[in-house]
Amino acid sequence: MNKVPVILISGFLGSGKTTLLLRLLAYTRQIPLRAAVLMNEMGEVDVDGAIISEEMPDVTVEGLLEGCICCSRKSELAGALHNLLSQEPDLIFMETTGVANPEQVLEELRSPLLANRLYLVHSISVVDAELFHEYNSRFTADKELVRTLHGQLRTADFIVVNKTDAASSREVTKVIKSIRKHNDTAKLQTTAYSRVDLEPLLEPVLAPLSVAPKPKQVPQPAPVQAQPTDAVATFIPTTIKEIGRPAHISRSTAFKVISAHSHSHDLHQSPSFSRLESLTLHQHSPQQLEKQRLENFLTGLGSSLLRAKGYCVLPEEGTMLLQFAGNHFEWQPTALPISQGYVTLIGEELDKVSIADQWEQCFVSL
Ligand SMILES: Nc1nc2c(ncn2[C@@H]2O[C@H](COP(=O)(O)OP(=O)(O)OP(=O)(O)O)[C@@H](O)[C@H]2O)c(=O)[nH]1
Repeated sequence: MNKVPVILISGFLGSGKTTLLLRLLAYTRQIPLRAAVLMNEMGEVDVDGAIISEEMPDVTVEGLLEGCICCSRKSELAGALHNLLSQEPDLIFMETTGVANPEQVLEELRSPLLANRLYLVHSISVVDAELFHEYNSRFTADKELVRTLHGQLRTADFIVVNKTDAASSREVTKVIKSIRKHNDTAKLQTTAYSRVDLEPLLEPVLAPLSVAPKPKQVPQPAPVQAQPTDAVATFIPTTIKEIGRPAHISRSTAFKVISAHSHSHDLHQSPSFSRLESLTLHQHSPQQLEKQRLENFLTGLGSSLLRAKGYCVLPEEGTMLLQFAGNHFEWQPTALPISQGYVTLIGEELDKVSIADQWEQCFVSL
């Protein structure tokens, strides 16, 4: 039986992993190769999986949610990969959560059960050039997280220094110098919006299949850009399954907190992070969410909030994909049939009571 190539994508929260994955999927679709995706999310809802379903509806996405495939979800990794293998893909992409340590994932891929069916082509690490040093100094006290951040660099054979548009060239040089202390052999490319040279990256996948590289002009997915506030979402009838509040979340539940500790299934497996937690806020119709109030609420959480993403149903704009990373907001219209919006927050020492209260304040009273 032919082994299926795997490309692992890791990197801290908001660094640009999904942006890179979308580019890789656009490239492989052109060849064409049948790609499948294992998406690991810290939150209870698969936001990144939904983004991929919208951009690449033909790609099979297997989601492992509410924990990391390096620790609390590790025991489910083999099963999820076997589900994907049953679809007979030419290539599997795995995107870890931003706080997953790829060292543990690679160890799992080397286990006989998986090593007989898969082989690793690349371990890619995406680094946020703007926030790399800030995160490193901020998390020095969190031993697990430091080990994870270093693991993301150590295991990579290809490092993408992304978000160079948001960092000075002096900062980018410093980031590269710091990266090289952990890994001085990986190929490294600096870029913005994860625009890396895809052809050499995929060459080891194409060569054994005797497939020619893609034509030079591949339509790349447009990077998500901030939308003007009067942007109107277009709704396209689609067969994509409805993505909204998961059935198991009751309407009265304002949110559910997920942390490494509460979800560690394997007590002998140390978590890849300790102080970070994730919670998902749900929008209950007919409440009307006000965009500006939501932005004020999220920025008001200050440095305790590291990342937010989700889909919001807005009274004027329609349904929008919200991305908040590195203090930057991006709103993008979506055609996904989202029935009820949700926003996943990932942060440190999140004050749940206050957050629940502030979330309620984001709605216009009817
Ligand atoms: N300014 C800027 N924004 C970027 C760049 N690359 C990605 N982004 C934006 O950063 C946000 C996060 O990007 P993602 O690709 O979702 O990052 P991720 O690593 O998958 O994030 P997690 O879901 O937290 O793991 C999105 O709003 C992107 O559009 C870049 O090079 N520059």
